[in-house]
Amino acid sequence: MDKVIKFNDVSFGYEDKVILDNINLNINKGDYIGIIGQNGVGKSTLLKLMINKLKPVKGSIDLLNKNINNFDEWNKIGYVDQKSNSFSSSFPITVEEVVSLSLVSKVGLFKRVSKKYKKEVDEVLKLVGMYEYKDRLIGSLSGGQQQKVFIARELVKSPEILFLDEPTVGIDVNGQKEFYKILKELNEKLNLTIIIVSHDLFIVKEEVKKLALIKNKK
Ligand SMILES: Nc1ncnc2c1ncn2[C@@H]1O[C@H](COP(=O)(O)OP(=O)(O)OP(=O)(O)O)[C@@H](O)[C@H]1O
Repeated sequence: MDKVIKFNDVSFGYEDKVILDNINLNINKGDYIGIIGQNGVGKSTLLKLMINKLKPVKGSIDLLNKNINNFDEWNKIGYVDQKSNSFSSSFPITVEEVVSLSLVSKVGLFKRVSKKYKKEVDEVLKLVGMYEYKDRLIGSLSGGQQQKVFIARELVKSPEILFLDEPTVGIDVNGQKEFYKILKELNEKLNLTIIIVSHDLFIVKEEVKKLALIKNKK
C-alpha cells in the first residue's frame, strides 16, 4: 500500500498544554478517513499538523513520502474548511472565476485562461454538480452550494489528498447528504484520499471507510 501520510511519535501542545501525545499513524492512498472526538480534543490540531500549518514539538511527519519540512508540492494538497465559505453576497466574482483562480500557478497571473484550462474547470464543476451555476456570483449561492464550489476549486489542482475540516457546518441535512455523496464518488471514482474532521459522529461513521478517534491525547 502506498502511504500518503505517516506520523512518527508525534507530540504537540499549545504552550504548556499537551494536546496530542506520541501519535503514530499511517494513511494510505485511497483511504477515506474521518477524524472524530469530542469538542476541543485536538481534531483540527491533528489536521493542521498534516498540512504543516502547525509543527510537532516532538517526532516527525511524512507527507507523500517526504519529510513535511522539505515538502514543496502543495498543489497536490487540497484543503477546505468551514471558513472557506466567506464570500460576501456583493463580492463580484463568478463560480467559474473562483475555480479558475486555483489555476494561477499553472496559467500565470493576468494571463487568459486557455480553452484547455476552461475545460478542466468545467469538468470539476460537473463533478461536484455545480456546472449549471458557473456564471452565477459566488455570493448568491447557499452555503452548501458554495462549499461544493470550494471543493471544485481544490479538485482543479488534481490533488492527491483532500483535507476537510468541518466542511458542512451550517449546512442543512439535505445539503450535507449531497456533499457526502460527492465525497464518496471522488473517493471511489478518482481514488482520491480524503481526510475529514467532524464532530458529527453519526453522519461521518456512515460515510467514511475508516474512523480515527482522538481520546486522552491519543
Ligand atoms: N492557537 C491556540 N492556542 C492555544 N490553545 C489552542 C489553540 N488552538 C486550539 N487550542 C486548544 O487546543 C485544544 C484542541 O483544539 P482543536 O481546535 O484542535 O480541537 P477540536 O477537536 O478540533 O475541537 P472542535 O470540535 O471544538 O472544533 C482545545 O482545547 C483548544 O482550546
